[in-house]
Amino acid sequence: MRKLIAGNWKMNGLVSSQAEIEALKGLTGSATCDIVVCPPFTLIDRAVERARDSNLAIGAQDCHARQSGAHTGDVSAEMLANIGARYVILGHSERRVSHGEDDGIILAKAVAAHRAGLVAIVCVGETRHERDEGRAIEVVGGQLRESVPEGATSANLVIAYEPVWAIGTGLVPTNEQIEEVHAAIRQMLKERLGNDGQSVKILYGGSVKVSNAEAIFGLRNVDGALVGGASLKASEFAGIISAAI
Ligand SMILES: O=C(CO)COP(=O)(O)O
Repeated sequence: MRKLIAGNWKMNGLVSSQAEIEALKGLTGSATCDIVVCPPFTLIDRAVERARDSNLAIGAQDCHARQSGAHTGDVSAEMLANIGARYVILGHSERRVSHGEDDGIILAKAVAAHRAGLVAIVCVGETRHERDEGRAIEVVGGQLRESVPEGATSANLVIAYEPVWAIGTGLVPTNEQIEEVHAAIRQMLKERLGNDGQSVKILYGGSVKVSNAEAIFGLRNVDGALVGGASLKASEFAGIISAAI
């Protein structure tokens, strides 16, 4: 399957950071994988302009479930699609924790993303405590069941497995642990979405770096990565992308 490498800039980036998109274009012109950059809302418009006529797609890090209305401070999926975003990250653990987002909210947002024609990158993953209790697959399975819309397809859904304890910590699960969870996610997607579940991309996220990318991309059922810190510098992100080719 063609790999997908997505960068989540989180709450980083000023107008001057457009230079990273420009540099990334130059560094990844011949890449044979799909590449997505998800800057903060404030930079999406500019990033879309910068990425025009390149193989970079631009995404957002969240959206509201409603199309419009009295929701101060929120941004709808339709607004994102309207300015040229093609992807939206949903259910990131940083939003689950700090904004109290539960699976029901994430499901509603994924439905909204699909209504607007966006690809939803739905994040799932267990905490350290849940892994230590041997419940990683059970937790991820529950999140998937509750937050993936019926009728989602490989054209509008990507799953990112991001163990909470691996995000920004430098800790990475063993290859066996990653393979085990990705295989379980693949099985659940097939059960839920039928044959098309076979083609939904499953990304790994959590402390992906140039030094570990190639080994992770070589694992079965790993179709790419969702990269945080290492996506902020074009040269570093391009190094990860080249490991996926
Ligand atoms: O949260 C992440 C991507 O969404 C992963 O972050 P890091 O790559 O910085 O660990």
